[in-house]
Amino acid sequence: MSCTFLAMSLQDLKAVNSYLKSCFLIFPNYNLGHGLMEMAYNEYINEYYAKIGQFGKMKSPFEWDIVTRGLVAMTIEGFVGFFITIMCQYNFFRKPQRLPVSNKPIEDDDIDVGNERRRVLRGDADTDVLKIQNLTKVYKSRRMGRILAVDRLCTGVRPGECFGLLGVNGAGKTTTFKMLTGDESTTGGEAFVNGNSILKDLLKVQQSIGYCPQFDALFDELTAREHMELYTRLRGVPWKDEERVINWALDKLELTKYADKPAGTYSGGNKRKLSTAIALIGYPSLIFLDEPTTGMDPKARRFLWNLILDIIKTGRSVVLTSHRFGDGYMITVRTKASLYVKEVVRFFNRNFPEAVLKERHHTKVQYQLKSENISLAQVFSKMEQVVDVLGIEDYSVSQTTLDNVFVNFAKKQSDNLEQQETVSTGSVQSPIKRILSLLRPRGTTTELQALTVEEPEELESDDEGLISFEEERAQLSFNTDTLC
Ligand SMILES: Nc1ncnc2c1ncn2[C@@H]1O[C@H](COP(=O)(O)OP(=O)(O)OP(=O)(O)O)[C@@H](O)[C@H]1O
Repeated sequence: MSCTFLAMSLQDLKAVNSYLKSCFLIFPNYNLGHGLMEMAYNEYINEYYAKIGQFGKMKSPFEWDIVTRGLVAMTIEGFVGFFITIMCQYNFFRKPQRLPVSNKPIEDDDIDVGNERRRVLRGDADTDVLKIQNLTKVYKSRRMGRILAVDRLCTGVRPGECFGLLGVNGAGKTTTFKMLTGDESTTGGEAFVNGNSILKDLLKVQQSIGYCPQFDALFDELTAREHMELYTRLRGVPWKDEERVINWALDKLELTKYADKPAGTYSGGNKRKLSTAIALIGYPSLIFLDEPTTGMDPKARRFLWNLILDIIKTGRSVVLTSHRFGDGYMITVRTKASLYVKEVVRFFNRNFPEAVLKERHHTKVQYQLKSENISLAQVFSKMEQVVDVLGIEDYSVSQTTLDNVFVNFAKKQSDNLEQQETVSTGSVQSPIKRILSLLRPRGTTTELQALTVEEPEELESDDEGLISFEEERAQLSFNTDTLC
């Protein structure tokens, strides 16, 4: 705009000015700025002509050269931009590459994962709310080449089930969600939501799902109520029900107090709550929650788990990823010398008989303890009494997280892999193969059991220098009580 303004004032550059003005018409912000400037200038000149009585020379602001040209250009650009967006949405310019996927069993699958794969491929998961069959995603990147983000994922989620998707960073959890919601194309495989294919009936799929993405997709300037209004309309909630639905969602997520404040001013936890509320709009039968508890305080987390319980009680299903999960503590103790470790183990066996030994290095032991048995204050009180007596260098108490569960599981798996590698030469393993899933309600089990373990009575001193983990078969299971 400055170029055209400067060029306008110089006689020799008039042609350049006119040429630039035509070229810059493709920029909507130029049209807006230039149009406003021309209008103001025209108004000023009109005032002058009015004062000297030359009314015939006055120009309307809507003359072609003043604002109409810019308005027409912006209208055309709006339509063109809209069509380009639609074409991109439907992959008109670049058809996503599809690859055939083998139905053969994957050799190094975990037992549960292998069983689930067979169940899905047999067709036993056909009535599930969500059926994922060999879903595969390969990203192509100029710098990194081909990245296998999701490798032949097979699983089913039944009605009224809360399914946990667990994996290390980069395992492909978010990519899986993105493929299921239609954000990303699939490279291979297929998935069905309520029997509708994500490849053929994406619109129907999108109508049945709610999605809380990993990073809040919120508008800082809009309030929670305005967000709700936007999404109730996008989801086709009838006008007469709109207010009731909005108030229900705000109330359900305890956001009523902040309903009329801009989302940009919310804490991280309240932003996650708002994103979750948006995912609930329209009563979807399947809800994806990608790290819903990030940034939430313990009370809000507990509240969210209760909410998930309410959701699955209504027969709807939830698929979630979360790093925070357990309802216990991890107590890590580091001793001044390895000879004290035995004493620490004795102390735990005597004072915390229900504690589960998770790890033992030569000067470090880690125990998992359920929080319902003991309060945090009692843990600290008991530990403080023996810090000096047991030669404890330092200790920490933290909440059990899904990470702890995963790390234990991954360690167990890597041990198994190492054993297998001695038999067969190493084949490349995709990260998704390490996804731990299958968090299902089972019988009357009431706790999240990362690994079931026979607690050793006493550890021999010749264990020093070794890392010891639980020896029982690794299993992840919970029922709905775990969540609250
Ligand atoms: N747009 C992209 N282009 C190229 N590679 C990608 C793209 N998105 C993800 N990836 C790669 O795909 C793999 C899986 O990523 P994804 O984000 O799905 O993992 P994740 O399990 O959700 O991890 P996190 O918990 O850190 O989000 C990673 O190796 C990542 O680098």
